[in-house]
Parts: sequence; structure tokens; C-alpha cells
Amino acid sequence: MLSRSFIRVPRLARGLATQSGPLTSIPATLHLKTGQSFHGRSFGAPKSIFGETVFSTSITSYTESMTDPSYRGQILVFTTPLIGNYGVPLNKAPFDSQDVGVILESQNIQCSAVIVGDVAEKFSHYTAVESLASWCQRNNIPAITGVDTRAITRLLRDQGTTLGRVAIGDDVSAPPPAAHEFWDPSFENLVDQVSTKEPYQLNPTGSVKIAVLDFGAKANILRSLVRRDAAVTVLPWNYDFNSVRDQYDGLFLTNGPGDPKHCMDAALKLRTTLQEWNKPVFGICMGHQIIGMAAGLDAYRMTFGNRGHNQPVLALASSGSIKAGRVYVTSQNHQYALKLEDPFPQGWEPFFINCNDSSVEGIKSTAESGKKVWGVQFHPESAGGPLDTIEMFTDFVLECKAHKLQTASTFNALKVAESIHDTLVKPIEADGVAVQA
Ligand SMILES: NC(=O)CC[C@H](N)C(=O)O
Repeated sequence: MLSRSFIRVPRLARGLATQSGPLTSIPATLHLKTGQSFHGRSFGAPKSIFGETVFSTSITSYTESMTDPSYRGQILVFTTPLIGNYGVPLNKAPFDSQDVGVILESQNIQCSAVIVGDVAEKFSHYTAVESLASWCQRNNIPAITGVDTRAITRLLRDQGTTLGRVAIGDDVSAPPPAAHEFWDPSFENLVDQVSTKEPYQLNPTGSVKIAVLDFGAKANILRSLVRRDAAVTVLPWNYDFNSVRDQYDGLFLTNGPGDPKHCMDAALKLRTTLQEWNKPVFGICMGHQIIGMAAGLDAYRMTFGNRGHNQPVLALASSGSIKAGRVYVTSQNHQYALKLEDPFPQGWEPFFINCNDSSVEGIKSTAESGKKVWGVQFHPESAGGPLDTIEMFTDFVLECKAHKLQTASTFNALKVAESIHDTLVKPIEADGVAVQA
């Protein structure tokens, strides 16, 4: 049964629940570097931009995707024809010292532009405070509606992710840019633009201390750790973790935008960590790619990547909540992947494989290595997407606690054992699902 608070419509939102967004009749065009142009209508900021054109097959969660820092520098094409029908919520978490301050995935829209088949002129949702159009306009993000996103997607699937130009208003009548004029975000270290500049803490009184290297963290990764009562310290992506590692019970590496090779420095530092430090390490997406590079694997650029909330992955090994031989449906957003090498580097094994394209979806340290290290290409925290693999966060926090227990004094061991019990038996609320009444 759904809890009452889940289904109740807040008084404030009721009046706002169904409204039209400010649409314009300004012309807008998407030019691809490969010569094709798609003409539609602007519904966002009256600003022309360059970017890398990618498509997402997600049916819902446009607000979470657009605020995911991994979309930095990208022109995001949604294959779902109608986008915007549930509007945009106020991106502010209720005051709570354990929370990360936002309800979406970061403070701002991170993609460079959005392209939709048909933007919803009316929106309706009890948390909505504005339309997709007004959100884009307020955040200076260009957006196009009225184009054949299916045709764009078919092109991108054939020719791969393609550089693009969104031309708005008067720029529409200008000739398309010459090939050398297209800006290529893959040459830039986008991680450096989105990572925190200073360390900060969340839930400092939590029962296990986890350091998070921030390559462009989605907020739901931080929430998923905090909800399991981890004391989280978020560090800049290139922080010298080895100089502070003894203070922590585990290390987490987040998602992040762009080519992982820009973060080779972090991968080399991590190699030292993995050689000299025996505590649990977990990485998601960019974090997984960094772990792979530290292990000696190579990362390559895929043709069009995987972006959507319906990617099936097969588990090749069992670990914690994950059972070998099962298929999990996952949320994904990536352009790069680790190469499947045979043999795998010593001490490592493939963990998951993608059922559609056989790309590497996860790696782990072998049982013989004596290490506890996992990397997954998909997003167990979803936001949006299915929660099939959310318990990987519980697995990680439990391993950190178990490690802490081994080294604790008798008095502290009792406290740690109690907190392990809590992690196992206390219901974890609000992982993105309705809480049982
Ligand atoms: N979501 C992510 O962390 C993406 C990782 C990397 N930027 C890629 O595109 O493959």
C-alpha cells in the first residue's frame, strides 16, 4: 500500500498542477557535422550553441537526465516523442542535514541543449512548479521541438555520436558551420569543470567513513550512501587521497562527463591506493572506468554509447546482492567503455556484460586477490531508471563496516556490529520507490 504522504497533493502545488509553458515561434535548427540539418521551433533560451549530439531512450526522468553532470557538453535528443508533460519540480531538498540540498541530480541543467519531438505545452504533476520550456529559458539552455527525433536517432546509431550546432532565431538563416568550426567536448577535461573545488562532508556522524572522489557526482549516489548511514567526505577528482586514506573505511568513485583518459592522473593515484590499501572500493560509470584503467585495462570510445533506462546486463559473478547468471535492467549514460581483454589483468575478472552489445558492464577484484573492489558501468542509483541493482550500495557499505569491525577495539567492535545490524534490518526508505505504509 502506498503511504498517505506519497499520494497526497500538497496544498501549494494544487493550483500549479496544470499549466501551459511559455512556447515561442522562433525557428531553430540542429545542424550535424555530417551535413544533415533538422528544422523545428525553439522553446528554450534564444542562444545558439555547439555540442556533441547524443540520444537517450529513457521514457521518463528528463529532469534527472538534464541535471546529471555526465551530460555536460552534450546536445541531448530524447527518443520518447512527448517530453515535458509532468513539468519541473522545485529543485530544493527540504532542510535536512543528511541531504545533498537538491532533489534533482545537481543544482543546474548540465546538458548544452535538448531536442524533443513534441514538447508538452501543458504539464501536470503535484510537485511541478514550472514547465520544461520556462526551466530551459531561465537556465539559458536552448531547446528545439517539432523535429523528427527518430530520424536523428537512426542517423546517430549508424554514424555514431556526432558533433552538432543548435542554431536559434536569426542564426537559422546562416549557412551551417564548416566542419572545422564544430566544438568537440571530448578534447576537454569536463570533469575538472563539474567536480567540487573543495572537500565537503555529508552526514558527518554516520557509522562508517567513506571518501568520495567527485568526477561529477549525481546527487542520488551521495544520497544512496548517506541513506545507509555513511559519513561521506566528497573530495575533488584529483585529490591526493593516498595522503588521507587512513582516515577512511572505504573509497567511492563517481560518474562524470567526457573521456576518462583526461583523468589518467586519478587512475595512476588509484593504482597506488589499490596496491597499498586493502579497504573496499566501489566505482560507478566514470568511476568504474578509472578503476579499470588503474587495473591496467584500456578504455575506448563506443559508436553511440548507451543512454537510457532499459539496458539489460548479465551478471557473470556473484557478489553480495548480485547473483551470477541473472539479468538486471539498468540505467545508463555513457560513451566510453572498458575493453574486454583476454586474459583480464591478474587479480581482476569481468563482473557484468551488456546483453545487447556485449560491452563490459562491470569488473571486480577476484576472491584470490584478497581485495574488495567493484566497478559498474551502469547506474545502480538510477534517478531515473530501475532499481534492480540498488542493493549494491548496501553491499558496499556493509563491506566497509565489516572491514572496520576487523580492526576495531572490543568496545568499538560492538558499536560497528550494531550498525551492521541496522544496515541489514532497517528498511531503507526513499531509494526512489514509494515507502510502504
Ligand atoms: N555517466 C558517466 O559517468 C559517463 C562516463 C564517461 N563520461 C562516458 O561517457 O563514458
